Amino acid sequence: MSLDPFGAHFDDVGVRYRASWRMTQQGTVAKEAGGVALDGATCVFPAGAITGLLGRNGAGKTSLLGLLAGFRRPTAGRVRVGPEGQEQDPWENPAILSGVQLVRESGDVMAEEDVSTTLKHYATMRPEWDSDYADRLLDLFEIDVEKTPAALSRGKRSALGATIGLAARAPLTIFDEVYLGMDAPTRYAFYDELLKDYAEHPRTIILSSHLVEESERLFEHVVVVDRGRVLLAEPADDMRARGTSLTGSAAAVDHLAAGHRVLHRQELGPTVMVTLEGALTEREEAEAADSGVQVGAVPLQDLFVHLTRTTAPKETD
Ligand SMILES: Nc1ncnc2c1ncn2[C@@H]1O[C@H](COP(=O)(O)OP(=O)(O)OP(=O)(O)O)[C@@H](O)[C@H]1O
Repeated sequence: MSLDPFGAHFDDVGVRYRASWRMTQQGTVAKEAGGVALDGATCVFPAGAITGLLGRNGAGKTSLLGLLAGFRRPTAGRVRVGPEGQEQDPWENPAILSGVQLVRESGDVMAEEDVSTTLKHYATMRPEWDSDYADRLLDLFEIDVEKTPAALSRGKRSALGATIGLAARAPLTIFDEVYLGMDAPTRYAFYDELLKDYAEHPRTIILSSHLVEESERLFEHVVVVDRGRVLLAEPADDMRARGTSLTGSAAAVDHLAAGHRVLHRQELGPTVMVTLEGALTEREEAEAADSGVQVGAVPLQDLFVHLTRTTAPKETD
């Protein structure tokens, strides 16, 4: 039996961190500034879809995902998670949280025990855990289960996180930048595996990223956050339709682009490529065809950069 996919609803959600104190390596006490991580965030992560959660460094992605996994409560607004029509507050709610698997780059593993001990732990925690599938993924990613997670390379630790996230088959599966430590072949193996297993075992998947280019093919839906606010939450194709790319001779492209807002312009010898906001009219499309200008979709990465460019990040890491 597999559980129905969980959706997640954010209504006017705020997260404000209080100032705190921490011990420095020199043994002195330092004050950690508080601040607003989310402010009036309203969006839906649809049940049974793969959603890309996009945002620059410090935008609020991890804070938002921590709410779904019950790590903290919002300081304002309401978060609800669960099967469609039965969403509940996840906070201290075991019925909901047993169906939410958040995979973070930090791992959430037993660092001092061998990998197989961590896997046994997840097998008891996650009702839908598939041990055979976990074994296949461990082979695919060449992870030695007799090592401790601390003895694995950073990339192998990320792959262990991916293994846990996939084999848990949780109705809400969240990957928070989990693939950052992986090399390119491993990341592509992870993306392929995710799509294959999602097709066979439908569930809700959220992938947070600021590396949009290579993961955008996975997204059916996108949520873009910027400085704690939701800039947009919509099907990925609607976001793609927010822009048009034109490639051709400079004269023809610039003529078509006149009257449109140009988001980006690039010259490649005699060829010019521009990204416009919005779509061409039918007349302009005919004109483009006549003048040999290629009209195409805009990669999500370009739109993401454009949408979030006007504001400087609060901080970088
Ligand atoms: N424990 C904390 N105490 C104080 N401020 C925090 C804490 N955690 C996050 N913040 C602040 O909240 C804001 C959002 O951080 P968050 O980690 O949610 O962003 P993010 O989008 O996941 O960033 P990144 O892509 O860099 O991981 C940042 O300004 C950050 O400094």
